[in-house]
Amino acid sequence: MHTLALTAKPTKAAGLRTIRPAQRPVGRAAQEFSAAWHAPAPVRGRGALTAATATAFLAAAWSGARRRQGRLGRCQWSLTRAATATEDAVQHSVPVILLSGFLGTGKTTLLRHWLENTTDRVGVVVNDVAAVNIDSKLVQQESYNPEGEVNAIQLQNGCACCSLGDELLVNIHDLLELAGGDRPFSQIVVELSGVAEPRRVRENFDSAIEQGYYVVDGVKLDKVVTILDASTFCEEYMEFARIYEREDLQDGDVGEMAECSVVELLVEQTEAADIVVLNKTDLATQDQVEATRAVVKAINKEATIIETTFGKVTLHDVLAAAHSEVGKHHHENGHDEHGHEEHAHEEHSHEEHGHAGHEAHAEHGHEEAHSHGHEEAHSHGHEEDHGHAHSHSSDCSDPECTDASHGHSHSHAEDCSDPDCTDASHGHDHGHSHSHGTTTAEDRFGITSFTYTARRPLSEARFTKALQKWPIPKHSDLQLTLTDDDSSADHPMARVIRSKGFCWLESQPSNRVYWSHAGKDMQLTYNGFWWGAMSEEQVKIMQKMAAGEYERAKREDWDDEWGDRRQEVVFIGQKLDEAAIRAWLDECLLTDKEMVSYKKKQEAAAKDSGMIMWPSEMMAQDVGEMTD
Ligand SMILES: Nc1nc2c(ncn2[C@@H]2O[C@H](COP(=O)(O)OP(=O)(O)OP(=O)(O)O)[C@@H](O)[C@H]2O)c(=O)[nH]1
Repeated sequence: MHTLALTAKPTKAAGLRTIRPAQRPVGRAAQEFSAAWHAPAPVRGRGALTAATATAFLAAAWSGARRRQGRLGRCQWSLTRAATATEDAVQHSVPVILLSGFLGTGKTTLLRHWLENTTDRVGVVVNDVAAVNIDSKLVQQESYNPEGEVNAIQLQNGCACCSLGDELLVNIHDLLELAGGDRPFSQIVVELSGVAEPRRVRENFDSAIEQGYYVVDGVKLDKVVTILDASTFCEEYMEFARIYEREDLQDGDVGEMAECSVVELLVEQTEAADIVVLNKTDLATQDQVEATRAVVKAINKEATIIETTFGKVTLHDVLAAAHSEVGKHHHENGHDEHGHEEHAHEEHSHEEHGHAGHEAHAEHGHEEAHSHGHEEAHSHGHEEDHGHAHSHSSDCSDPECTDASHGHSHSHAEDCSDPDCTDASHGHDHGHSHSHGTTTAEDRFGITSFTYTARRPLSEARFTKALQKWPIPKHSDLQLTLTDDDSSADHPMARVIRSKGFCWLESQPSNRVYWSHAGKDMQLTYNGFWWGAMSEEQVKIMQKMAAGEYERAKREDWDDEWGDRRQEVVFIGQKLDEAAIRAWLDECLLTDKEMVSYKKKQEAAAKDSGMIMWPSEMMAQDVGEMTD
């Protein structure tokens, strides 16, 4: 008999329900991660950059990055429709917060913390690099929405462009239209993919507002929050320093963009930030934290810096910190800047914050804080209602250009003009094709992704052995023995920057396991139950907590034999050896012979127990209440 453990209550505060761009309800779930995130002891000695040396080479390095940036054709667009929005309307619009940060720095962790610790209604747009939007599934799983309000939307197709073009704006517009409920959003948070460039997104936003493009009616871009991994940031900069020290790479076309691409993205994401969250301070030495602060200051003097572990700072505190900095800017510099509104958050924080104080900057250089250049811009033709199309391209400089072949097509169903239509078959799905040339993560940064899927469990013995050969620290809540005895530097996972997804382990037939690896750290944690492992009665009970999520799983993740039990892990990295990674995991799957006995065991267990046990008293009480 297999006993399942739900160790956390569903989150009610978030009140989140997620929809797809196609406007079909996707549902929500009530399960939270069943185990507290495992916080390993600080790792010392990684990243040799010190605060004293950081600033000196950065100034030079950053100018090198700017030179390269100038050489790159970038995706930019503007809109030709006559302005209709007044400044007044913009001021009363819902503030949009862009949450940026490199792969695996902790964006989803921070977002989940924000949602769990607010009673405000926060809208969410989730984007992810890979075709499978794992982040969105995580956000949905921890959401709970008794009122049936739509609070979240996910960008489809794993769009990894630098700016997301118009797709993001259209999705925010859709979210506002479909939101329902009586309460307006206090903010809309957009979790950008790890390779997105917030400056480009900001430029698109500003451009759309300036032009009075209807999709930005009712919203305004408020803040860019960039989250950095304090334990690896400096190490990435050391890579940059090595390139900088090579004179042959300074002039002319470097050509090896992929070699310094991670740094370039980090710089761009840091520069665009109003607030920088230094996360993972538990994994960083004091020197690393100080050096990271020095680097951030060198890149972006104006940003407010907040330190956290596991993103434990509320959205309210983040915004308050930025606003107090803005007050300081006003006072010291006499600037009338940004036009921030105060946000009313009476009850915002439900737990202690594990973060240090907010950085107050003595120097406030306002030069080149956020450039909103509209060079390279060109036009987009927009028809009202559902029939409009946009196009743009990185290298098109014709302001009158409406040539769809220049890169980005974005089409709405032509045959539906009902603004209240929720029929997905009417094609509200914002199908788009990207041929941005230098603007995709793959072309610009050499970063690609693929999703490993399988419908068999992983053998615990072989999986454990395989993990041992992967030379990075690994942590597990599953009582697996994970030592690094046999590790090899040529491991196919060495080029993987980020991997994440859901695993099905032989030894955990009913528990969904979440695999999360970012840079130099890997964790396996419990992530609730597989729907496919529940009895009918249990499914009914769980559906009351997570209405819609079961239907979503049936629609998207289902297999006739095993339900939603599966391997679904996204791998993101530079110059990935996909075949080798697939082979590495295939080796761990149960063989045909092993599957026969596994099936027998599962059938016997199902007969034996009949129903999954609810081991926690707290959960038993919750389930009891729901069945009354
Ligand atoms: N030790 C430690 N781990 C953390 C911290 N914050 C997040 N993590 C872990 O880092 C991993 C990545 O976190 P996510 O929140 O998924 O990162 P992300 O930026 O959303 O990742 P992508 O969307 O894939 O770019 C997860 O395993 C988290 O549990 C932290 O402060 N300390």
